[in-house]
Parts: sequence; C-alpha cells; structure tokens
Amino acid sequence: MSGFAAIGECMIELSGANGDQWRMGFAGDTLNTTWYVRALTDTDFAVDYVTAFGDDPFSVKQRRFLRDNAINTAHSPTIVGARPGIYAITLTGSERSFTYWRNDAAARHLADDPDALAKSLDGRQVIYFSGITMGILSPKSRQNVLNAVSNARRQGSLVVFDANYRPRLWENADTARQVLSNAFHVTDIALPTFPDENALFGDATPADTATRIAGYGVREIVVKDGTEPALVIAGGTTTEVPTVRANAVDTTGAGDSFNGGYIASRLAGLDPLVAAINAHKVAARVVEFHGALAPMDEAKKAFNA
Ligand SMILES: Nc1ncnc2c1ncn2[C@@H]1O[C@H](COP(=O)(O)OP(=O)(O)OP(=O)(O)O)[C@@H](O)[C@H]1O
Ligand SMILES: O=C(O)C(=O)C[C@H](O)[C@H](O)CO
Repeated sequence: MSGFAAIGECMIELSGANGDQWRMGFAGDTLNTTWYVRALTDTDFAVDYVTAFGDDPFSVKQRRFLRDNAINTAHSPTIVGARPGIYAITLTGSERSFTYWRNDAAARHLADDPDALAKSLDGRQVIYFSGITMGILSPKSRQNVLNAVSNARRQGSLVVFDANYRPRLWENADTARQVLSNAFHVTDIALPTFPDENALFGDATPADTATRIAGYGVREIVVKDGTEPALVIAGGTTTEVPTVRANAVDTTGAGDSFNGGYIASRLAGLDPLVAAINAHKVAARVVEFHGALAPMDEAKKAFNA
C-alpha cells in the first residue's frame, strides 16, 4: 500500500474580492486537503485527486494546475461537453460563506464508472472523501463510492472522512443523515467540524459529536471547532488540543488544511495528539491567506515550525 487518493470536486474559486475584481483559482474541500497533503509529504509519495473533468478550457487548466503541482489524477474521466462548477467567497470579517454554481458540474460523474473508480483507489495507503463528495452525486453513484471505498478498505487502505455538511447539496436532511452515517461506517479516521455536525445531527457539544461517531465504529476521531480546541479521541483517550493564534483574513479551507496537516502527520508516523498540534499550525497559517489554497511552502513552514 502506498500513496494518497482523495475523491471529490475541483471547482473554480473566486476569492479575495476587491469591489468587482476577483481572483480566480481552483479549490474544493477534498482538493484542498489533497493540496496540503501534497505540500507536507515527500515528493516521491504519490498524491492523486480522483474526480471527473469536463473538456472546456477551464477543465483543461484544472488538469494542468494539478499536474504542475505534482498532484496526479489517477483514472479520472473526461466528460465530453461538461465543465467545472464555480463558487465565490463572501466574507463577514474573516468568516466565509459561499455562493455556488455547480448543478451541472463534470464532477457529478466521478463515480459513473465503478471500475475506473476502483482502479483509481487500488493499493492506496490512505483514501480521503467527504460529505461534499457524496452530496454532489446521484444515489447510485453514492453507492458506487461507498462500495469502492469499503472494498479498498478491506484490501488494507486507511479511510479518512470529513462530513463537511453543506445543506444546499442535499435533497433533504434525512437523506444527508443517512448517507453520511453510511460513510462513517466505512471510516477509520473521522475529521468532522462541530458546527456542521450540530446543524445536521443536533449534537449539543463536540463530545456528543465524538460519541455519536464512535457509535458508528470509528476508532480515531478529531472534532474541529473553529478557534475552540479540537477534541482528539484515539487509543481510548479524549484530549482537548488548543488552536494556534492567527491574523485570520479568510477562513475558507481552515478545516480542510487541518485535515491535510493531520493526515500528513499520521503518514509520518506521528501520534494523534502531535498530528492535531501540527494540523492547527497549518490551519492557522492558511486562514491568513485569501482562498482555500495557501502557498505550499507557507503551509510547510508552519507545519515544521
Ligand atoms: N480564526 C482562526 N484562527 C486560527 N485558527 C483557526 C481559525 N479558524 C479556524 N482555525 C483552524 O482551522 C481549524 C478548522 O476550523 P473550522 O472548524 O472553522 O473549519 P471548517 O469550518 O471545517 O473550515 P472549512 O470547511 O472552510 O474547511 C481549527 O481547528 C483551527 O485549527
Ligand atoms: O463548499 C464546497 O463545496 C467547497 O468545496 C468549497 C470550499 O473550498 C470548501 O467548502 C472549504 O471547506
């Protein structure tokens, strides 16, 4: 087993608005985590982003962007006539909210071909996916993802999942609860965010979130909560790990970069508490930049500080 593969949607991102002038980049929760795993692992460690691309000029740029940053795309298909989704970031102070145009995005077809998906995940040390990955898909494709992930897990892959609840993606809250619970059932490491879990499952505290997720059989859980400490549940013990101070300008991708820092640390053999400390350091630096993707060298400096 070697390498990392994440499954999800790479969108066009509009960030850093200055009046009507925007900066265009590429982002999406699972891609953001992939970016930070790439930044924080050795160059000979294979990192893949598993998605579906369109065939328009922006999709071509996405593939080039990933390639230029040493992120491979496994067996991700190209869908003729399709194009990427877009989102724009609105800031209230440093707190982000998103406007999306993504209903017909190419990535919605990422699991249409179960064989290609299985090949993309084959032999990976770590597989990462999210509730956004599941939310954009048809019921049949959601099942294809769950099958592919659980088969890979049976072969020895470690599965990491963040529910990242985005209400607009779901037909209704009951479906979201059902699909996300199914995903937690095939997860080894859960990296949820408390406000998302509170919104969907009504958990009163981060400890309640951890208890519920442990009930799905997940043995390693980190519950993030903005500037509040993260709750780390591993090896039968529960520990609060405080965050790192930052001059935050845009919190987009905070949780995703935390996940990248956490996964890279665990891949390096560090224990969960040290992994959470490193993850906070990375996320605290990422919120000091506009958009989800901070420069890789800045993430690396924070990780090693
Ligand atoms: N203002 C901040 N200052 C320092 N660190 C922060 C700040 N906001 C977030 N973080 C860091 O990011 C982590 C995740 O934050 P949060 O729970 O807000 O993520 P999130 O809502 O999942 O983010 P996203 O979904 O945009 O990736 C925190 O555990 C912390 O390490
Ligand atoms: O909200 C989404 O679907 C995105 O993927 C956009 C952002 O990059 C992501 O939410 C940040 O976690």
